[in-house]
Formats: sequence, C-alpha cells, structure tokens
Amino acid sequence: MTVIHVPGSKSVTARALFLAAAADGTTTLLRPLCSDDTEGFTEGLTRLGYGVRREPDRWHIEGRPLGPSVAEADVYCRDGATTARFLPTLAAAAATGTYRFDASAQMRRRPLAPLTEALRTLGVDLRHEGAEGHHPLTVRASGVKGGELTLDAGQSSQYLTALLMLAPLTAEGLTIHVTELVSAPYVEITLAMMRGFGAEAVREGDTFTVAPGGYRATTYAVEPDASTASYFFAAAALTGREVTVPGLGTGALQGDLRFTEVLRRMGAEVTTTAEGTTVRSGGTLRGLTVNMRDISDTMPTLAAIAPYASSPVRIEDVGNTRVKECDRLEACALNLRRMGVTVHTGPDWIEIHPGTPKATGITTYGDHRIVMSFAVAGLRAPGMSYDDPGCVRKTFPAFHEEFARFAAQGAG
Ligand SMILES: O=C(O)C1=C[C@@H](OP(=O)(O)O)[C@@H](O)[C@H](O)C1
Ligand SMILES: C=C(OP(=O)(O)O)C(=O)O
Repeated sequence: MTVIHVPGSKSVTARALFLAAAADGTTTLLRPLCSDDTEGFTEGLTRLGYGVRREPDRWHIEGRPLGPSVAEADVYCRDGATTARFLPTLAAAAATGTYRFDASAQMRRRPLAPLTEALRTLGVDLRHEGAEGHHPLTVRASGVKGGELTLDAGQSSQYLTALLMLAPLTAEGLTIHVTELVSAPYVEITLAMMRGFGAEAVREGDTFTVAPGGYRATTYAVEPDASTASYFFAAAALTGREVTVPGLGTGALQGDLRFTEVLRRMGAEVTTTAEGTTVRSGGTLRGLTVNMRDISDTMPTLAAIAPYASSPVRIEDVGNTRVKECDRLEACALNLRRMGVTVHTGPDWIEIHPGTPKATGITTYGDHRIVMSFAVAGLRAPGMSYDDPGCVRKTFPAFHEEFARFAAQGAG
C-alpha cells in the first residue's frame, strides 16, 4: 500500500484567500497550496495592498473589510481563472479605487462575460480594453449596493462563486437566481467556506440568498486537492496497486473526490473513511458511460486511462472543458489518437475505445491536467514526452518528481 500526501486544494486555497482578505482580522491558512495559481492570487492581493505573510505551510492574511489599501493597482492574474474571476470581484466591493486586471494569453482567451455583465448590473463600472468579456479589464470601484440577479453559470461555476463571495460585502446582500450551472459541487465548497468565515448564505433550489455583514477571520486548514489525487487513484486502478490519500475522507468538501466512484464503477475497490480514501485495483478495468458535468477536471484523467478498459468509455456533459486551459476534449482526443487509440468526440462528449496504446509526444497546450493525465497512461506506455512539462506548476509544481517516485515504488 502506498500513502500519497497530495498538495492542498487550489479551489479551497483561492476561496480562503478571498474570504480572509475580506474578513475582519487576521486569518491563518494551514497547508495552503503553493503553486503558480495560488502564488498569482497572493501576489494579486499584495498588489491590492493586503498584508500576506507566508511561512512554510502557514499563510497569514490581514483582512481589510473596507477593501484594498491602495487607490490604484495593476494586477496580473497569470493562468488562474480563480484569480482572474475572483480578484476583480473582490476589488469591486471597495468604496473607491481603480484596479486593472490582466492575465496570460491562455487566460485572456477564457470567457467571463456572465460575471462582468452581472457586476455591471450591480452598478460596477467595469471596462474591457479589448474584447468584451475577456481580460484585460479595469474596475472603478464605488462599493456595491446589492440586490437581485439572474445568472447563467452553464459555462463556469466560478461566476457564481465570485458573486456569492461578493454578496456579504454589499450593503444590502444579494439574491442570485441561477438558470444553468456546471461544476455544481464547487458552489457547495463556496457556501461551506463562506459560512466558515461567518457569512449567512442559503440555497433554495436554484436561488441563492446571502445576507450583508462581511466575514470574520479564522484559522482555516486547507484539505488536499482532490483533482490532484485523481492521478494517483487512477494510477492505482490502472497498475494493480493500492493508494491511500490521507485528508480526503468522508468530510471532504471537494466534489472531485467522486472520481473514485467512477473508478469503482470500472472495477476498482474504493474505501473512504473519516481519515482518507483508498483505491485498490480490482484487476481489469471495465468501460462505462458516465456524466462528468459535476467533476469535469477529472475528465482528462479518465480519458487517459480509458483505452485500457475492456469496453468503450463514453464521457458525457463536459462541453465546458472546451473553455478551460485548452479545449480539453480535443486535446485528449488528439493525444489518444497519436497513441493509436480510436476516439470520437461531439460538442460535449468523448468516446474512447479499447486499444493497445503506445507512447508518444504529448501536445500539452500548456495545460497541467493534460500532462498529469497522460503521465498516468505513461505508466502502461513508458517513454511519453511533453512539449511543456513545466505547465504542471499551475497546481502541482513537484508533480514530475513525486510521480516518478510513486512509479518507482510500484516497480520495486
Ligand atoms: O471554483 C473553482 O475553484 C473551480 C471550478 C471549476 O471550474 P468551472 O466552474 O469553470 O467548471 C474547476 O474546473 C476549476 O478547476 C476550479
Ligand atoms: C480548470 C482549471 O483551472 P481554473 O479554471 O481554476 O483556471 C483546472 O485546474 O483544471
């Protein structure tokens, strides 16, 4: 049995940074994720004049309920969609100030129009420099009164998360009616964490109601990243091993832990206790048809091990993976075909047929999940290479070293 300690959750760390910055008092984050995305987030907070002091495994954030301490700032959000969508929303709550946000070429391509339109509906002066609904953009803050909104979060749940986290900072609170929603479990993380920082948020069906009143500082322990854990769980199922990830147990917040249910349906044995989750290979993997709308960050993980199943794997309702770090449906299809696998795609689905994949040069499109997913397939097809192996820095800078150590343990 191999025990893997995976780094902290990106989603939990990003939310905790937002909530801590907006809170009354100093928050301590325990075991936050240290990666390009979360460093970009803390760098953004620092530029906005928030105090962030980092010790190993312990970050201290001085909350500023009245908003940024600087009147003007230029913030570079790198590749992080949480940074690029959450920070302009946090800045909008300030009583006054002019804040410009830009992002990498990859992030500039990714949409945020439903969020920027919602902010404008709430009276925020938000201007784009180029295409509407894309970075770069400037927020001229004058506080947010609050009120009622209708939001389409069918492309990204992050629009809803940003607005929910803004809500307690508004004068009157916010009611949000959601018409479409993807990645729904991420919204549950948001609500749970907002409550952990003292906010009152209620969900009734598709309507979210959040009271004004701000946030209270706290000490917050970040759980391990469930999407990152998916590579080790998939590896166990694929190579006849047993892997335990401590810290992702029955109380875990992240929906992506449900990837283990997919592995169970394919034949793996899964045990979840209060302390963690164990995946044990059950021999041959079976194919399946699975809806991954709720857990689409793990779609590439499944796609990469799919050709080793005894029957086709069809992954449905994952159209929004086309607007992630890259078009993930096409990136998976292209790389699997290069490995000699038969693959079909549609607007929101991918179907992968059993095969005998061979190693190839992976085109990563600078997407960390393409690298990490195909590294799992590489355990059965040794010799894989990547045009941008370093893009794993987004969520797991030490991935290659840790995964090589894990693979060596299995060989030994
Ligand atoms: O809120 C979050 O932390 C996230 C939500 C999901 O995005 P979408 O809602 O855009 O699918 C997920 O893919 C992303 O990695 C992190
Ligand atoms: C989609 C992802 O990231 P984000 O949207 O937060 O940039 C991801 O980490 O897979």
